[in-house]
Amino acid sequence: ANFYFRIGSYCVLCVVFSAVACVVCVLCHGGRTVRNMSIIKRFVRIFKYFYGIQFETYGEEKLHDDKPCVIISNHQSILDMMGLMEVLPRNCIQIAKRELFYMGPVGLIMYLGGVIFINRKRTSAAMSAMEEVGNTLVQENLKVWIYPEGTRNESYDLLPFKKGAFYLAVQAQVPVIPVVYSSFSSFYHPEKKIFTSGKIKVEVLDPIKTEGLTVTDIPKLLETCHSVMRETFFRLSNKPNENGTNGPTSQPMQ
Ligand SMILES: CCCCCC/C=C/CCCCCCCCCC(=O)SCCNC(=O)CCNC(=O)[C@H](O)C(C)(C)COP(=O)(O)OP(=O)(O)OC[C@H]1O[C@@H](n2cnc3c(N)ncnc32)[C@H](O)[C@@H]1OP(=O)(O)O
Ligand SMILES: CCCCCCCC/C=C\CCCCCCCC(=O)OC[C@@H](O)COP(=O)(O)O
Repeated sequence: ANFYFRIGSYCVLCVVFSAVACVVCVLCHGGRTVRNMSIIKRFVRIFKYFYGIQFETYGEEKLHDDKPCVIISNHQSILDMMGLMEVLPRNCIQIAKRELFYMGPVGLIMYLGGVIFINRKRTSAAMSAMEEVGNTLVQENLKVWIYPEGTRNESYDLLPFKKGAFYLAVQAQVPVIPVVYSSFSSFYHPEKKIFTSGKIKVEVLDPIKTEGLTVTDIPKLLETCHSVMRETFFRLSNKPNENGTNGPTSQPMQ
């Protein structure tokens, strides 16, 4: 019962906070702009206190370079929104599945924040939407946050990556910055109806340059990102990987 109450309250908070945030965003900025993300961020960062979720971030300063880039991160559940807002840099929009747009105030606030909605079932439409982002990324000095797994994944591993984030980065010739969240499975497990309090480690990895890369380099770029993120995921989640090592590399943020 506690699981359903906590998940239910999370959704209710999303709806209520979205509705309030929509009013604040329209009053402050008048309409759809990435600047609304800083307002949304303030609202969403309150959620962690309701659920006793703590974040331990490493390397967050790597996201503060005021330059365009593609940020990719692993995606475990709707709780990821808290982790996203914990480290979201300025001028950063997200790519989201179109279904979220139809979720009442949640969809509206995402629209107001500049979120790009894609239809995962229509690859060509999704690709052209992302291509459009690639065309404006540099002149609008935008960052874009993409979940390359393309869906929530509660397995104790990373799914294979979709290619769209890498096409976008190579097209815009901007760096890819991987962000890895440790596994939620110690405190959040839908099958076992577990949703208690817990700590999430977040590590921002070094930017991976794409200058000079072309479409033919995308499989290798994808593989490089996938393996470094997978190794980090195992390390942050204390899951012994192939050579059994674990433990964070950089110092926690002060
Ligand atoms: C105030 C309180 C509010 C509280 C609530 C509201 C809060 C709001 C705040 C904001 C919160 C936002 C949170 C957002 C979270 C949303 C999470 C999601 O919705 S995740 C799901 C959506 N995201 C994605 O799917 C992104 C990853 N997917 C991709 O990038 C895919 O590549 C694609 C969707 C572009 C295409 O899909 P698909 O065909 O399945 O994938 P591929 O295998 O990658 O590609 C197939 C072939 O097409 C080629 N390809 C891919 N992209 C391109 C391209 N751009 N140009 C040319 N060709 C491309 C690719 O090479 C493949 O070809 P192949 O021959 O097989 O190699
Ligand atoms: C007054 C009208 C109310 C309308 C109903 C709104 C009810 C839904 C409320 C909140 C839902 C939580 C959405 C929070 C946004 C989190 C974004 C997210 O992380 O979702 C991604 C996830 O989905 C991916 O879906 P798939 O696993 O790919 O599939």
